[in-house]
Amino acid sequence: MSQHVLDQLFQVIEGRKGADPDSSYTAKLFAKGRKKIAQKVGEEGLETAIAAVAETPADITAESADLLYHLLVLWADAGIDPADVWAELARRQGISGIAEKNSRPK
Ligand SMILES: N=c1c2ncn([C@@H]3O[C@H](COP(=O)(O)OP(=O)(O)OP(=O)(O)O)[C@@H](O)[C@H]3O)c2ncn1[C@@H]1O[C@H](COP(=O)(O)O)[C@@H](O)[C@H]1O
Repeated sequence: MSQHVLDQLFQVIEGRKGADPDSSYTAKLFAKGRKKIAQKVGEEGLETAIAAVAETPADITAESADLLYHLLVLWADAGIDPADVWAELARRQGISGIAEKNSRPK
């Protein structure tokens, strides 16, 4: 099976660790550190939400791509393997979000 675009992008992002911040935006984010990366994830999430209520489908698509890119940078910085996120999503398949919430300890 061909590799998912998010896995391909994650490899590119990993390869930017230690690269020149003047020629790579990803390297610039790594150089600025976790707080800056987390801030960008928050900003892009908010921009996606705003696009969802006030902008066009093309804007939602573009903001979603920005959000996913910055989330992958966050995972790379935090040592999170995307495969673990995919596995967690797969584990949840078939479990209703409402049933899961109701099963939590009160
Ligand atoms: N997918 C992306 C991607 N999406 C968004 N961005 C960048 O994210 C930035 C977001 O813009 P903003 O205005 O919010 O941020 P900013 O004003 O530049 O930053 P701050 O002032 O907030 O620090 C822009 O510079 C975009 O170009 C991305 N930069 C890189 N990629 C991918 O990462 C690969 C490697 O990129 P480099 O590391 O730059 O070589 C690229 O080939 C792409 O595949």
